[in-house]
Amino acid sequence: MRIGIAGITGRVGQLLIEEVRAAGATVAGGTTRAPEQATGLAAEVPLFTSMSALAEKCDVVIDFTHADTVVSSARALVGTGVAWVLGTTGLSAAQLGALQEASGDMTVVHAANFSPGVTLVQRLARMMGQALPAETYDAEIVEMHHRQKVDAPSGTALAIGQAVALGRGVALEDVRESGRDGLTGPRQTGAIGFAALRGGQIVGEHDVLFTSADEQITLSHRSFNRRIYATGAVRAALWTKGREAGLYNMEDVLGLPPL
Ligand SMILES: NC(=O)C1=CN([C@@H]2O[C@H](COP(=O)(O)OP(=O)(O)OC[C@H]3O[C@@H](n4cnc5c(N)ncnc54)[C@H](OP(=O)(O)O)[C@@H]3O)[C@@H](O)[C@H]2O)C=CC1
Ligand SMILES: O=C(O)C1=N[C@H](C(=O)O)C[C@H](O)C1
Repeated sequence: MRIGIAGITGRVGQLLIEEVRAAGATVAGGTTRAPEQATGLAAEVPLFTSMSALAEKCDVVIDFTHADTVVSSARALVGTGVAWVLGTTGLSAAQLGALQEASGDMTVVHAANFSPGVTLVQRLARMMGQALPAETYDAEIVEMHHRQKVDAPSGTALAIGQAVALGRGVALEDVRESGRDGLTGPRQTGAIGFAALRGGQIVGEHDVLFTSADEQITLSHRSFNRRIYATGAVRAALWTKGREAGLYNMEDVLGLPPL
């Protein structure tokens, strides 16, 4: 399989080069906005400045870049027959809409977190949302990441929040409470709260807390190394082979039974 890497100079992009090769696939090339600054890399893999040029060389693109690229990448990939494994977070409603539309014509795997462990945390969070009444159990999600991260709350925190909301049969937008500050008033019953911490080089930490007057249950996940994202994304890329058009997630890739 020929795999292209969008964002090949990035923190995850660089690990993807190693993990694609370790999986026995070929790195068909990568995108960067500044190939002249990546001369070492250019000696190793073909570099392109556009998604269209990369798409001509591969069967699947793994994309860890920036939310601003999503709409143009969707346009570039539709109709090419290339599958898209997208890890980028911080997508707006319009960008998510472009992804959804593109998936009518192509195979897309989108996950805010390609770690199998986080995928299971999402599943457990949904089950807890279903089992623990919102009137009694306050759900709060706390995440911490490195100082370079540009979006908050993290895509993973939002995906976990979506899972809790799904379990509770509510829309996350209707119950989300982010970044409390000042005279906020008491906590709203049924709210799903988010707190985002930033510092140093923390790879990724997520805690989901369900707290009642009588007990507290916490689900905790710690990523020790970004490689877990790269291996998960490569696994998703290999899984796309022969898959029909549609929007898939990491639960599909892991083959978890539907809830
Ligand atoms: N789903 C998952 O499992 C994970 C998702 N992520 C997400 O993946 C994305 C990338 O993360 P990470 O590798 O840490 O980020 P980096 O900033 O290290 O890498 C992103 C790369 O994207 C390229 N890029 C292309 N367009 C833009 C743009 N408009 N603005 C900024 N950069 C751009 C840059 O390369 P150049 O300058 O060469 O063009 C950059 O090197 C983030 O959204 C992050 O949240 C991160 C880890 C795991
Ligand atoms: O930017 C990161 O680093 C990460 N981003 C993803 C997110 O926003 O959830 C996944 C992981 O937490 C690391």
